[in-house]
Amino acid sequence: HDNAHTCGWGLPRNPLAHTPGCPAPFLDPSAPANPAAWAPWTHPPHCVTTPGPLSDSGPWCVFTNAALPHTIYPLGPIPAGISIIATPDLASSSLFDIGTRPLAGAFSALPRENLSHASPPPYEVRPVPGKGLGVFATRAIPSGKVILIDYVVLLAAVEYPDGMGKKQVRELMRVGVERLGDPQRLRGLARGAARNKVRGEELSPEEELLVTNAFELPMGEEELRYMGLFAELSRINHACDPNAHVHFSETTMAMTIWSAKDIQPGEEITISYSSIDLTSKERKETLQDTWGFKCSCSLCTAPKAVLKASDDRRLAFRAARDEVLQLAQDQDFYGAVEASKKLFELVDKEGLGPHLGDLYEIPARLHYQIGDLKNARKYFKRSMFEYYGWGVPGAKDSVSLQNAKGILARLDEEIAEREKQDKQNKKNNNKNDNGKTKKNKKRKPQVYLGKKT
Ligand SMILES: C[S@@+](CC[C@H](N)C(=O)[O-])C[C@H]1O[C@@H](n2cnc3c(N)ncnc32)[C@H](O)[C@@H]1O
Repeated sequence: HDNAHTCGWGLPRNPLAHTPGCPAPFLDPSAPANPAAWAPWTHPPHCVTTPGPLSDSGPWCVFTNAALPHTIYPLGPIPAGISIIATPDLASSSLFDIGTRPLAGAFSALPRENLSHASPPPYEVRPVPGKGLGVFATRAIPSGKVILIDYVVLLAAVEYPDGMGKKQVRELMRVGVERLGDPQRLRGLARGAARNKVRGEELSPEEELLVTNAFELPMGEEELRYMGLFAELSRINHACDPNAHVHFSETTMAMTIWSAKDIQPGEEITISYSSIDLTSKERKETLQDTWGFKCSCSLCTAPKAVLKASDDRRLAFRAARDEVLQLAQDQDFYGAVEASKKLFELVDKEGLGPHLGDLYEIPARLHYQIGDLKNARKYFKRSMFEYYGWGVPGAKDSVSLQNAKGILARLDEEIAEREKQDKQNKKNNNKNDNGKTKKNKKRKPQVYLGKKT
């Protein structure tokens, strides 16, 4: 078959990343019905037909690779698999080049201590009053340690076309879960929340599973929204003042969870399902609307005065952040540095620091602008630590990391150069007969660091 030759069917690599002009083999009726033609998927894509007209992007299908290993401590690598609900175009983008997805081994390069493979595990799952199950520390976990790395098992593009009905959405979800390594275990995750109605509607078991557990993940250049289901971290409850932080890496399709505070043995490990800077009212609405539960975390159940103090700090934080950015935009860098001091006081008071890794680049750049290289360096180091925490640096994540590394290297050079100059100036001054010290010329930074994009 000509197409089989030119279009690369049967090769044990991603045939969906096909040569232009070649049909995706499974959509071509003449394509051979053999597993090699579906690679890297272990099942033929299951597509639904819709009554209404669809966009040019093609039908919606579920693509499954049920053999993809998934490392869940303490089970080790198990074939959990991955199902992706998308159009062939989306599924064949390099984003889903799952054949090259680095697995847990790659995480050994993390500068954070990685407890996700520790023996015995640093956590256990047990019931928690009013919340179903929860995850509890089995030993002390100091701040900044990786607790768990969990790979996505079901990814569903959120923007289904208008022509697609509930029936088809449910069919794709059902097949996607059914074909995975352990569908029973996954369906069991839905029960924990004891919830089967959203806006008065009955939900299918898979819809319930996603409503109670899926994270929204903007992915790809266009930041298209996906729902992502994770088997292991789905037992971690939400807290508005969490002791752990989550970050999703597109490169690895893994969620990394690290301790944002020192966690005591027996303490529940919690993450935030909503943005960290929301006020209690805003959080309540988000949790109710998108997750469908009423939050009973320690902050939400705290005395009114405590909750109000927290709200005030979060509002003040938002105002301070806006002020810093405005001053920086107006090129008032000294003013912005002053304002950023206030900002970070608030961040520390509310314990938000570990959740706001990107933020540290702001004072780093501001201090650079006013020629305070040492403080610029301090903040860049901090922001780099946060970037590293994101998991395996690669593809998109690594851009921020590489930038920060480059800037740090230049800062080191400049600091060394300045010290050399200072020494030289001192020598020259000592040579001055009357001992009067000449004022050094005001230094200007040599490197323009550019705006954060
Ligand atoms: C991702 S699951 C977490 C694990 C779940 N508790 C279980 O038993 O499987 C999310 C569900 O847990 C419950 N939950 C999580 N955090 C909560 C909180 N702060 N307050 C009340 N319920 C919570 C809600 O029912 C929510 O829909």
